[in-house]
Amino acid sequence: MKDKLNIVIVGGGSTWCPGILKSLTKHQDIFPLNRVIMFDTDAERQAVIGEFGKILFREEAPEVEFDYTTDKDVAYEDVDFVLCQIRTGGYDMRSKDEKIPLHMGLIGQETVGAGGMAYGIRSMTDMIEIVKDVRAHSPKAWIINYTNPAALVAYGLQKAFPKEDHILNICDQPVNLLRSYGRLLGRDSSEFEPVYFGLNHFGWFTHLYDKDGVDLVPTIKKFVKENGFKPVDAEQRDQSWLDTYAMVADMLQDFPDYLPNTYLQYYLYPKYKLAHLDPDYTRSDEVINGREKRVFAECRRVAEVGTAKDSSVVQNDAHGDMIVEVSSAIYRNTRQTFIVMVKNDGIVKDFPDDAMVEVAASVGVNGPQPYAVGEIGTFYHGLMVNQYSYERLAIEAYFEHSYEKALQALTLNRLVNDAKDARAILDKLIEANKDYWPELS
Ligand SMILES: NC(=O)c1ccc[n+]([C@@H]2O[C@H](COP(=O)([O-])OP(=O)(O)OC[C@H]3O[C@@H](n4cnc5c(N)ncnc54)[C@H](O)[C@@H]3O)[C@@H](O)[C@H]2O)c1
Ligand SMILES: O=P(O)(O)OC[C@H]1O[C@H](O[C@H]2[C@H](O)[C@@H](O)[C@@H](O)O[C@@H]2CO)[C@H](O)[C@@H](O)[C@@H]1O
Ligand SMILES: [Mn+2]
Repeated sequence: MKDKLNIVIVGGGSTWCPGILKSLTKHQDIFPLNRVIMFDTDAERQAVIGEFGKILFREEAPEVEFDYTTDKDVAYEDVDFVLCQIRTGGYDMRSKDEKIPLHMGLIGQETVGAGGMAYGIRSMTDMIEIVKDVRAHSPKAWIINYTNPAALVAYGLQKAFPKEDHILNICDQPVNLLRSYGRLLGRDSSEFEPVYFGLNHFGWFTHLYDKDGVDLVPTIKKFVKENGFKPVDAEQRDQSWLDTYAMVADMLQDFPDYLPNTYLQYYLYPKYKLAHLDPDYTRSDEVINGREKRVFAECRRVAEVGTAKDSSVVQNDAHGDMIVEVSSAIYRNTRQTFIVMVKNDGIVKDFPDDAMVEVAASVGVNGPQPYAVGEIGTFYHGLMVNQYSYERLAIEAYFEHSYEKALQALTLNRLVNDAKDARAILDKLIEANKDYWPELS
């Protein structure tokens, strides 16, 4: 590997991009940089973050070449790591993913339920194009992907590029949960060794060992049952995220085996969530009126005053830190443990080999080497088989342009379930996504 790396951030106009830029400047000791380029299809949106980036790099890492572009040939040439997080259709389409199902009395969300399927099918065409474009310029670059719904994207990319061994799909929710456990225990979460299994946004911590090999899960469970649960950055969170974390106490009350991923709230308590969600003001509205406004206003302010020294644009470092630390572990072959998505291939017993499971893995120069999970209980196995089957059918619907498979996928989805509801919502999603989905027949 080179002494200094060339990086491209795909989705340079993302609200999470400033956090990645900041993390890149701060981790140069473990991830040395020669060049950082941002790439986005929306020039105007990206320019705001790009101008912030210019100032940040001038102040924090002046030796690094920094720029932003909408030209693929410039972005992808001679690149070592591609850090990817795009949103096909933007927040307008996210809003539809949430509101169309809710108006029918069903849960829809960025990565969950019928909305999650709509977004997954939208993401696939762009993600496949990105991989092909990268490979045309940089055959060996590592592609580290955050793009959601990561479960569907990971499964779809594996089907589209079965020989690829340099794509790694990641999610920052497990690491945020680890940091949140660290906060409640008053301990440094970077010392924790997690044991985790599931699908993306659909998993559980079974153990969490400290440096002395003591499992902290029983203490965390007891604490959460008695005191509730808050995210590590509770003071900066919108109400919907505080409500989400609070549901972990309910999940532990009903299913005390393991510590659940927060997204399981939708699958386990759909009636409760439906009763507490407003179909006319959803998470996308919160983001549009909150994080998006704040990030873009702050980047514009930095550009105006000409310094990023006192900038508060990044409120939670976990997202930026994870993608940079995973990349560094590959570059330096550190074999640190991260929770990432990998092909099952026997990790979870009696589970399909081609499923993209989310588990703890040691990450080094050859990518993730997952730790075995083995047998899981009937309840968890049943939930996962159902979810995997939905994911697989949704992706097959995309590749085969199959209405029938899309209908099967939605009917299997725990948050739809009824075949007549599935057909009605599928027809609405087809109409709403006509500029993005392949024609299903
Ligand atoms: N895996 C995770 O845990 C995790 C965590 C946070 C965010 N995300 C994902 O990251 C993505 C970005 O989220 P956001 O809220 O910042 O969205 P955003 O809309 O603010 O940013 C997405 C950017 O991607 C750009 N884009 C769209 N299509 C593109 C393409 N084909 N090529 C290049 N750029 C393209 C858009 O123009 C936009 O600037 C989403 O998919 C989100 O779900 C994932
Ligand atoms: O609703 P959003 O856009 O705020 O977030 C959706 C994402 O939620 C998870 O990300 C967490 C993330 O784990 C954490 O780093 C932190 O900064 O907050 C995010 C939520 O605000 C989830 O893992 C992602 O997949 C979602 O896109
Ligand atoms: Mn995630």
